[in-house]
Amino acid sequence: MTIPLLTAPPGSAPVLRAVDLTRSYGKGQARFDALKGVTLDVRRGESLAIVGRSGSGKSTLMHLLALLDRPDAGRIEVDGGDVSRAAAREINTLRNQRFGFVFQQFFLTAGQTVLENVSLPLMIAGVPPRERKRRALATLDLLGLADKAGNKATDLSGGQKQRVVIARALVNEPDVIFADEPTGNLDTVTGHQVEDILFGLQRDRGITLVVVTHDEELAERCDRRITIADGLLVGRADAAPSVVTDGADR
Ligand SMILES: Nc1ncnc2c1ncn2[C@@H]1O[C@H](COP(=O)(O)OP(=O)(O)OP(=O)(O)O)[C@@H](O)[C@H]1O
Repeated sequence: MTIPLLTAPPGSAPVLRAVDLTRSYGKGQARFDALKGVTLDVRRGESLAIVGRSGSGKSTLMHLLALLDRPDAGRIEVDGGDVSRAAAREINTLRNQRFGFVFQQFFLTAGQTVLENVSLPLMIAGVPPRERKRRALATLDLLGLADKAGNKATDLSGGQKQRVVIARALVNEPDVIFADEPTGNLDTVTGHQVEDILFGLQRDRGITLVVVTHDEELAERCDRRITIADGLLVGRADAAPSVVTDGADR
């Protein structure tokens, strides 16, 4: 299906652009300004770490970039196309076709099998059952989980669950994977395996990775990092040498 929102040919614009995003929660005296004007490009094929203290606004920013939430002001562009005023239906289609999600809490559906969980994005996209099964099994195979296809999603180890989540994120062949503390619930060894899978997907398939993390080692592995503090972008750095600018290009 063609997405009418995409106005620029792929490659000519950053895959994602955020311009002066603001987002507050609550009203009146209870209002909290979680993002106070963040401008940022996500380059096609890069891995970008979003770091900062707890409560600084990282997840809020990621949710806006991933079109899971709308900003109060500012805009998001996908491939140069402004999606700010797009209808919810268009946004849902765009998200389903272009983005995959890997969250710390897994968000697997407990009563369903591994295969059903991985098939979900394909079901949403309207892929017919037989094709759904074929693609879901192929993706599980890629992640070494083909033999677990019939298991209940809850009957797995933490590392296996996160691999199922990655399979679900991958099954629609997304351009961007958003990962929010993807290794937060895993032991160190399993966490490294999951990281290796994610960076392998970036390297081998050109998938853009946007990673929210407190894990310094994981952030170090990314091509670039941005730091959020009190709802503002305060620094950004490329992997090496580690030079931090003071929000100069905001
Ligand atoms: N639904 C909400 N209602 C009210 N306040 C919220 C809501 N969601 C987030 N906040 C507040 O907005 C601020 C930013 O939250 P956010 O989840 O983006 O932070 P974070 O940097 O991802 O934190 P953490 O690292 O702890 O996950 C926090 O102070 C948080 O309490």
